[in-house]
Amino acid sequence: MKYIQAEYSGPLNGTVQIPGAKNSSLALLAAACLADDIVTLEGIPRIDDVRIIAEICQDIGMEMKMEGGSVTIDPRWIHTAVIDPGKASSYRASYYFAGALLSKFGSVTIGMPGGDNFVSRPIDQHIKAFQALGAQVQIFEDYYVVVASELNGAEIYFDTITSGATINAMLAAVRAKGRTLLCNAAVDPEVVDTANFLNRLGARIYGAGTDRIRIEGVSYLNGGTHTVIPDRLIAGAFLMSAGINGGQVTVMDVIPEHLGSCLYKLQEIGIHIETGENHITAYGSGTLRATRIRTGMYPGFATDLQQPMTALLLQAKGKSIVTERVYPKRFAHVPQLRRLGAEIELRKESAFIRGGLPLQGGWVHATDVRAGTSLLLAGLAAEGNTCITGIEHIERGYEDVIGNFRSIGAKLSIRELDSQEMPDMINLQG
Ligand SMILES: CC(=O)N[C@H]1[C@@H](OP(=O)(O)OP(=O)(O)OC[C@H]2O[C@@H](n3ccc(=O)[nH]c3=O)[C@H](O)[C@@H]2O)O[C@H](CO)[C@@H](O)[C@@H]1O
Ligand SMILES: C=C(OP(=O)(O)O)C(=O)O
Repeated sequence: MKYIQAEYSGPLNGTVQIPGAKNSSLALLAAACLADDIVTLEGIPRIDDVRIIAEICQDIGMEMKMEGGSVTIDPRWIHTAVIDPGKASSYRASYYFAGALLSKFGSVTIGMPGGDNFVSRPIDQHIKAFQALGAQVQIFEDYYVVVASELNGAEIYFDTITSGATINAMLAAVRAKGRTLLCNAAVDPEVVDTANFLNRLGARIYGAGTDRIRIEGVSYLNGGTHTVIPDRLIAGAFLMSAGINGGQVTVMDVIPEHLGSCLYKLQEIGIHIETGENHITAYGSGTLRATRIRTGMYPGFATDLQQPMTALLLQAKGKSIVTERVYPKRFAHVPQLRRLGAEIELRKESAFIRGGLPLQGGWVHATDVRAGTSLLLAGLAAEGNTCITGIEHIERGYEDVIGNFRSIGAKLSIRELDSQEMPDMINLQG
């Protein structure tokens, strides 16, 4: 089994090119099913979730070729809308194939979504949207079936703001008859990116980026080319890394507006930020102030940045409070950080952090992709070696996390566990 070894690294300095966004890419790759001709997507990251999508595409007859960051997809020969449940369940956003294949073929059989486990990740709003458009949904133990003899536009009110269900409803409605209105829609950049892509193919989606999206159904979508937006979550984590031991980190090829709330909070804790048209530089002075963070849906502070931010706040003297409003149980990184000496108390949906204490390396386990980033950042600040297992979770979201962090001076390496140093894995993951 492989693990990452992190060592105290001192100030990080340098520039990182930010890849295309995982969460947008997963939506765009499924959305490509909807086209009636060849589609090219630029900037898709080479991550494990994308590799699973490539397998699903092959299984259903959708030809997908990856060359560098360019992915060419031919959706004209899809011969089945039945997706292997194991593959669908090995990442979260497989639910986008449900919306897209339903829209194009009127039926889909697919495994339950997997991905990071935050105790509760319902898909009731996805189902509500499919049903409103005229589909029947049957749920079985590890898969679900969605069928519609015809999809008709409808007015859909989301009971909670969800980026996944907003995108999925858009995918399902794009070829439905008539007009669909999505109310209380998510305004995330990934929603806008998916709408822009579909509109480029000839869809008629209006208002993406506001909480009211109107979709006029079309019966044909062309092929076309689209470039995925940069990954704001990876960019945010690298900017935070400048604060870990002081340092100066520039993220290139980003859309600074996508990082608004993150930049405000970094400045609040004492990290100086300079923003250009497509890059941001963070300057850490080595001294951070404690703060209070509440996560929220975009444009609020992203839940995906909560975990790396928790690690950063361990370096801020005093008491910080992090409240998780999107996934109240997204704190699996906390017991792991405690193994390194962090003093964090969990009460309901909040973490109370006593920052400014020294961290000591040790064995920790990454339970999900951003928990991995959190542990990695903490490991760079801890004395001695921090050994992080669960790399497979990190690789779901990062193309070359080690290479990127090393390029700015982080002392990281990938190692193979030998039986003598094997930690008690059961206790580690608990
Ligand atoms: C693959 C992908 O894009 N993953 C992202 C996506 O996840 P995901 O698509 O799962 O998250 P959503 O935006 O849908 O979830 C937002 C909130 O809505 C709730 N909800 C969601 C759907 C539903 O049917 N019912 C419901 O109650 C969720 O429990 C959560 O509290 O957005 C999250 C919130 O920004 C991010 O952390 C994930 O990285
Ligand atoms: C939660 C995440 O991923 P997923 O929704 O794919 O599990 C994430 O990217 O932080």
